[in-house]
Amino acid sequence: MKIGIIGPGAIGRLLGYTLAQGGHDVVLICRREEQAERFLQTGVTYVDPDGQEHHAPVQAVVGGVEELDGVIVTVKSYDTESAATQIAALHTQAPVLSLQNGLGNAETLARHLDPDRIALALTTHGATAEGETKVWHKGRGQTVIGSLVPPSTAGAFWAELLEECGHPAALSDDIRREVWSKAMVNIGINPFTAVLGVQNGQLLQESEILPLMQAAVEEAERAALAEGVVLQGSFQRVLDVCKNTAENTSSMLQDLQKGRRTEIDAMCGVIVQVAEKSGSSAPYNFFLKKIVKKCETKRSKLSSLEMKGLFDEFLQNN
Ligand SMILES: NC(=O)C1=CN([C@@H]2O[C@H](COP(=O)(O)OP(=O)(O)OC[C@H]3O[C@@H](n4cnc5c(N)ncnc54)[C@H](OP(=O)(O)O)[C@@H]3O)[C@@H](O)[C@H]2O)C=CC1
Ligand SMILES: CC(C)(CO)C(=O)C(=O)O
Repeated sequence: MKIGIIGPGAIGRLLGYTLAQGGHDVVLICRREEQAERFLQTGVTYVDPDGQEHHAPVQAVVGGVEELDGVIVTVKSYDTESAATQIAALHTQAPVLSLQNGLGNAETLARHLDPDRIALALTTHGATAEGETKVWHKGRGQTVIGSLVPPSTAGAFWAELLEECGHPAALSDDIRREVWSKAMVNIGINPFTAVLGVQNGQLLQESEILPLMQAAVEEAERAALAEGVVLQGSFQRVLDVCKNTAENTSSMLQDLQKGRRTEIDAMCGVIVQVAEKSGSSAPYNFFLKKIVKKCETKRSKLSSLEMKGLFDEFLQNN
């Protein structure tokens, strides 16, 4: 099959390598000419979790490509709109898979594309991009896939394709719930690690911060409920993930360390919007969004006492 991947960063390269190894024609859809040229010259370089380097040839283009059998979206959540517009212009009705974190990606894609074509995936694999064409597969994990609108066959199409290529993917009949559930974990961990500049496990030692994490997650659970998604026990899952990924530098902290924009809008930002839409408010998530945005521009970190102090001040004045 001929599969296009829009967003050839860490996850796009990981999937590109996996599908190419499985015998498929992979077309990486880039937004920079120089990157497309590098992929054409060298293919994708994949470094496995044991540090062994492998190569796979790929095609690469900037802009349009004809006759695709499927399209995978692996851009950051703030680029989903531009990816969706590009896919809509491809004049194909092929299935589309979003493998992204955050809330709102599916809704953005569905504004431009037939929802029956869309499947969503979540993964706990860890990948880091290096240079223009290399990806380090840092940790093996699990992938779950489901159709945005069951009983469409989009989810099964992608789960079977990846499975055949040696990337096991469980099929979910309620992927929307999985997306919200993962967002709870991201909301409970990412902004706090980012602002404090600590690894995930360190949050368990931060007695000033743990109640704020809990309040933000419970507020987000209420927003999920307003959207018809019933979630329970999310904060306990946050604590479990902190323990199980204790040495991880969260993606949001990595983004800040590299001076890049974060995905805070697709996490706390969506919670604030959903709360407002349902006539309520989400002050904890509002504050987290505001403070992470500040860190994006100022590139500074806070101590837990400073963060707690700012939180208290904010809550008193709002
Ligand atoms: N990395 C990981 O381990 C995991 C990531 N995720 C999620 O997967 C998603 C992707 O993450 P990740 O791969 O790490 O991100 P990266 O930043 O490494 O990759 C995103 C890529 O998208 C490209 N891009 C953006 N807009 C377009 C466009 N319109 N056309 C073509 N390319 C475009 C960027 O190009 P440019 O280089 O020009 O900026 C960049 O190469 C995120 O939502 C993330 O949260 C989920 C689980 C694990
Ligand atoms: C689960 C967690 C918090 C692991 O680091 C993650 O998904 C991220 O860093 O974005």
